[in-house]
Amino acid sequence: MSPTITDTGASAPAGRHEEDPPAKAAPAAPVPPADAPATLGALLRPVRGPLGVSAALAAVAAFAGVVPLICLVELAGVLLPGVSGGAVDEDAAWTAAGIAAGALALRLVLTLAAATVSHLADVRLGSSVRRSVVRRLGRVPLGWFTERNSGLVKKAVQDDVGALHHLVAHSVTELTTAVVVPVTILGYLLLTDPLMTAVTLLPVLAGMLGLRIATRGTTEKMVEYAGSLGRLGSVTVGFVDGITEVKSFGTIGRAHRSYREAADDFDSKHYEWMRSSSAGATFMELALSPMTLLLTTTAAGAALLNAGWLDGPLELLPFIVLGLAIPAPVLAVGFNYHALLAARGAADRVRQILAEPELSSVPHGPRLSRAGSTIRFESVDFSYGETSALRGIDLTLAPGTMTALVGPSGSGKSTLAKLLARFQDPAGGRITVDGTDLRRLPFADLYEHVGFVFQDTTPLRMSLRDNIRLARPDASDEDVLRAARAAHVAEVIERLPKGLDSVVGEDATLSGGECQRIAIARAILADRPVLILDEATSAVDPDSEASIQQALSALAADKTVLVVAHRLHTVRHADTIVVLDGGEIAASGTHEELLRGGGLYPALWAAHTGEPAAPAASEGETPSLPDPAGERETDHDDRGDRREGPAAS
Ligand SMILES: Nc1ncnc2c1ncn2[C@@H]1O[C@H](COP(=O)(O)OP(=O)(O)OP(=O)(O)O)[C@@H](O)[C@H]1O
Repeated sequence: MSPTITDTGASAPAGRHEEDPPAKAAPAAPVPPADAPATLGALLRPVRGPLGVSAALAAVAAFAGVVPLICLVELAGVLLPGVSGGAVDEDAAWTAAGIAAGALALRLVLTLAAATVSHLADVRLGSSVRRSVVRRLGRVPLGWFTERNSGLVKKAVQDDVGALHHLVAHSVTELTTAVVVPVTILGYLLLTDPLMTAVTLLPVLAGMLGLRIATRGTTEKMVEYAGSLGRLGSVTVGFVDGITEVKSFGTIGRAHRSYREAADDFDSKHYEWMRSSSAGATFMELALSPMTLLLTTTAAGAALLNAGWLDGPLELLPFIVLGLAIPAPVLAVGFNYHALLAARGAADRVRQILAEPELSSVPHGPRLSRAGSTIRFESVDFSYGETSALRGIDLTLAPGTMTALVGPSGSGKSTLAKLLARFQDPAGGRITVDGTDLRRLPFADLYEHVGFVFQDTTPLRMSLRDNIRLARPDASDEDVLRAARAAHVAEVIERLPKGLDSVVGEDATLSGGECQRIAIARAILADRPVLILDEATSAVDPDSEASIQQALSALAADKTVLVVAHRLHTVRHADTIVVLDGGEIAASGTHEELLRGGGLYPALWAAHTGEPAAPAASEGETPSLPDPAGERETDHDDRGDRREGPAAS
């Protein structure tokens, strides 16, 4: 990958940051990698040599496979005069038999060698492509994954790479055999009798016409079929992911509709594909069947014998014996044509992934201080395709403060937080950490500096210990357990027979809240100077939430914290509350200032609490991360009951 921004910060002393002048901060759009294979040939380049060797071996093997049949014909010519009373040339007979046996053995050895070489090439290509795909997926914007579900990613990484198998391991040898066998046979037959050769060729030509009909327009149909298969896979994953909702509402609602539509679409595309090729395929099979070939050669041969064109029935033998050997390799290509097309389609999709634009990065950047950092959003714009999500965001997050993002659903809160974690880059403007554009920081440095806990968090399939110390692999068990205790997940770990060694998904099945607490423990242990919390305790029960918020408050004390808040009470004491509306900052200030200021925030607060807003009498309180326990008490004291409404999101 070639960085698009030059590294100019290597000489900056640690802890000091030269401000990037805004002029230098031209947005670096994700760039398509220069090494992406542009064609199928380029994708196969790493195994071009072995494939050439395999094709050469297959060609000699195919030729050697025809030789025994020619020997059989020659042997008949030597032996049959003996039957009719003439002297048998035993030497010639033994020579023919010997050559046939030798050719047969050679064919076996070379076929095995060709298959071995092509399969080794397949293994090599599969592993190199898989590595390239995984490397590329490691560099595409994190937002790429949120736009695709795991079904599509799995299809790309596993199924499509697997589908290359036929292309590499079988197609080259099959196609070589399908050319060499007929050409060798026809060459020999032409030397024997051109007219009978033409007759023998008729069913073969008819078979190839059938193949042409069977494959006409198949490429488009195949592409449609593969697309509908991909959609069905992705809808199925979504269906399974949301099985609870489907089961609860599916029978009375339309939960199954998208699945049914995808399944129907798949059925119809599959049917179309099969229908368009079945007539031609049947015709091909019929034309190339042994019965058709036998009938054609014997009927035409009999007519030519009667007409005196052939001297005797023995002259028919080469056409019957060798003619019957022509269809098999041609039919093999016909039968496997779909697999070949599927492999080509998969190769195209793999190429597309390898050409996915990746976020630009630099190998070295200015060293960031571990002390609190100032984050600035400067005129930041961002769109998802045509959908504008953020416009003209100017925002400063000061060290040691907590900034909360609130606003109606779809107002851009999560998008703004994810830009700071570089899930995507802004389309306009820039985000700086202590004056350095995020795009001028190596990814490793950025994630050393910025930690996050998002709403949907899934622990990795590894031990709980490794899950928690993901960012600090050398952390001791004592440190891991301290973080686990602070995140109120230690008792869950201690209950498990294998404790910290429990592998998620095998020894431990965690609830949503437990997963969230593992993520919080990880963030506590990672101890990053900048912390993004996207409703980090949404799946935690109220009692744990109170204690975890206390832990997070302690953690956040000297950090720069950005909190996405869907429940307003959790951020009431934030230093600054930023109200987003339709992708723009509608207002910002403390809770009290915003309540006094009128507009959207009091309305959100009123909807959240169920009561008309009034400025809270907590001016002068030390800002800290929310303390829901305290909040609840206050809320109960102030208003009696609290309604946990969906007001803010
Ligand atoms: N992956 C995506 N592709 C297309 N549009 C998106 C995507 N993610 C978000 N959006 C759109 O961008 C806008 C901002 O979404 P975002 O999730 O940032 O809002 P939010 O305030 O966090 O919403 P919520 O409170 O419901 O989580 C919305 O209009 C949303 O529909």
